[in-house]
Amino acid sequence: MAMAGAVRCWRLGAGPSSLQIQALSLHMSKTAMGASQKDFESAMNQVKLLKKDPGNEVKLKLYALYKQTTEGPCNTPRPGVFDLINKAKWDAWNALGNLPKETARQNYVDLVSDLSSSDSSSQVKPEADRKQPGYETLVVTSEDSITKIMMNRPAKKNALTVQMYREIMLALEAASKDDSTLIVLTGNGDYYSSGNDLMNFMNIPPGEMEKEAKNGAILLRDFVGCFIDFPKPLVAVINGPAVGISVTILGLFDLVYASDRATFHTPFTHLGQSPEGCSSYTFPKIMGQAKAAEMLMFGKKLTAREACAQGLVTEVFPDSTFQKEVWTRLKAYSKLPRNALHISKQSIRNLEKEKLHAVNAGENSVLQERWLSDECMNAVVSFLSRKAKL
Ligand SMILES: CCCCC/C=C/CC(=O)SCCNC(=O)CCNC(=O)[C@H](O)C(C)(C)COP(=O)(O)OP(=O)(O)OC[C@H]1O[C@@H](n2cnc3c(N)ncnc32)[C@H](O)[C@@H]1OP(=O)(O)O
Repeated sequence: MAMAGAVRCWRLGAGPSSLQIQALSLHMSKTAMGASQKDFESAMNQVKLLKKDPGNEVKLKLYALYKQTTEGPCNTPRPGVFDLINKAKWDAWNALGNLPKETARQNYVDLVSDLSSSDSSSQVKPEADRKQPGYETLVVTSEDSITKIMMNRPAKKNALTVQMYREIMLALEAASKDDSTLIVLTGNGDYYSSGNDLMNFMNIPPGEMEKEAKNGAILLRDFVGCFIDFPKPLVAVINGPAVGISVTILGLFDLVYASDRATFHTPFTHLGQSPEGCSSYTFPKIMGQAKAAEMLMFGKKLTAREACAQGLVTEVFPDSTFQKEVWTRLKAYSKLPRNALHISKQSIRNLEKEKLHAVNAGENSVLQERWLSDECMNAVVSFLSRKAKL
């Protein structure tokens, strides 16, 4: 809503200390002797420096006080019923009745002083300060109503250790309760994720195999369950190749943005394993039976453009502009009405929740058996001995 004079623009400007100083000096002048014309002009300039948009209700109040101060009571005809913006502005001004110009000026200065104080205290902190503590395998940050969960084992291609599964679940749990609008999962480095860390299958004492397979299936059930039940929009920002479980759970995301460098690979049969992440249900639904079979059964690796053509990926961006384009898009989406967005997500998901949990349970009990198979053990040993052969 554009409001001439009083609230013309909200742009980046003075740093926090200068904002605080100006807010303080405005506050001191108003309490001492009432706001002067100079205070009023200074407040008008101050409004232009606010970093945070104060919202339409406050802008209307500022507009009304500005008009009352500069022109006195409203005596122009009320705009027509379809001229919604001018009618709202007129109503706000008219509501001030015969408020004296000096009082309106004082109220304007007071309001700007309050806005400046809260604006300076809510200014964006540097990245290091925004980083949430307590995670070893992730970097979790919140900014612009977006919580970003970044897998952070770049040297291991963001392979998912048991600790990482647990930390992702904790981060999702926290994000479901924070004041964010969107949640993003992404990877640090050249890979999005190389899937399950194959070391998870190693160093298990011989007598403990069955117990460990059972524990693994429980962990996987809970991990995938978090994605099924997650109440807010989930966005995958696929910065590079994705393998295994990092691909299959994409069927549970709401948006999947990929760099054109990304690939999508689910080599389950090669590893003696079977699909998880509800992909045995979501992939045929997304891309049709034949294409899903080629990926999940025969391990066909898709390029980002192929994955987009098959509906697994929402949109592909050139790698050179990937981060910039995606984050601009997400920042715009994060300003959408939060409750409406969350309710829409939940309405869509609720139709499928029961089915997805049943699929998750079924996939995990099959996998629990697979992990004990020779086919699986041989594939893991073959991967781990690969370097020794070189
Ligand atoms: C609780 C249990 C839940 C189980 C859920 C089940 C999920 C199923 C899956 O996710 S199946 C998919 C499993 N993933 C893979 O099979 C991928 C294995 N990795 C590779 O094939 C390759 O590493 C690569 C293609 C991802 C990358 O190859 P590249 O040659 O570019 O790089 P390196 O191989 O040298 O990798 C760098 C270091 O990272 C280690 N690493 C990479 N991925 C994994 C992995 N998934 N598990 C364990 N380690 C991995 C790799 O060993 C190198 O380590 P090093 O530097 O110490 O040598």
